[in-house]
Amino acid sequence: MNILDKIVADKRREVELKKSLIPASQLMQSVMMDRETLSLAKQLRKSRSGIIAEHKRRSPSKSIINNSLNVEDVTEGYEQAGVCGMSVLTDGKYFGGSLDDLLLARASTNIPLLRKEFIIDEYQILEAKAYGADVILLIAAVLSRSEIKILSETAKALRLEVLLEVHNDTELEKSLMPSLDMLGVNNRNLKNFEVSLETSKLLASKIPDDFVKVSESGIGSIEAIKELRPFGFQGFLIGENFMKTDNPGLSAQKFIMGLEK
Ligand SMILES: O=C(O)c1ccccc1NCC(=O)[C@H](O)[C@H](O)COP(=O)(O)O
Repeated sequence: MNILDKIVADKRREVELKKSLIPASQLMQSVMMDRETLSLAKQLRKSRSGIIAEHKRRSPSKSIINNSLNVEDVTEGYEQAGVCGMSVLTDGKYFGGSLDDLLLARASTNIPLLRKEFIIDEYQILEAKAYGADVILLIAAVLSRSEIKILSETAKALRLEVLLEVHNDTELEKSLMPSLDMLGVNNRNLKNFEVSLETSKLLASKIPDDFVKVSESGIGSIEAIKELRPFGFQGFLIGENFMKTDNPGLSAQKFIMGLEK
């Protein structure tokens, strides 16, 4: 079993256990259900930098990245840096994240927040809304077309935006539908962790212009963004490059200043 299959198998069990304790009807009662959501897609369209900065403590590919910071400080730092939005990993077992991280990030900022999670069930979308997300991620590698349709339409009904992530032609071709807002190309192969920016460049022209294009993973320099922009990318999701430093907000700020020069 590859790591992605293992993550998803664990996730299915986790979601069923959670459902047995906190029913969906209870999540629906959260005060956050009525919260006006913020649009990441709009921010990316009008931004000069397009940076989506991630809160990421560890990962299956890199083990520990940074375990010594609190999410509130990271969030405030990213906001001050002028990022377009923030991605918060909520998986516990493989990334050391939690829904509490999302909630604390929400309490600390008014920038759009993406719940970065392996979403396989509508229940997780209710959680995303209840804990303050504006955007959810759907990963084409682990979902069928009909699952993408149901999950993205559920998100839209809750006024959440949807970032659909693909890694190859087949995933892209099966996934295109109007209930998506942003199309992300993951430069990392989630089955073997190989990273190449060429993946974004190869898929870019196949993504219709109606979707905001986001390049994800393995972006470690301003030059990389300058290389990707001519292919139509308006969003750049960066995790490790900021989180591996003592002050991710300051790193993001320097990065953005470099881009705006
Ligand atoms: O990052 C991983 O090792 C990973 C492994 C398996 C599934 C997902 C994984 N990452 C999730 C992400 O999408 C990245 O955290 C995100 O794109 C930022 O990537 P990076 O800038 O390379 O930290």
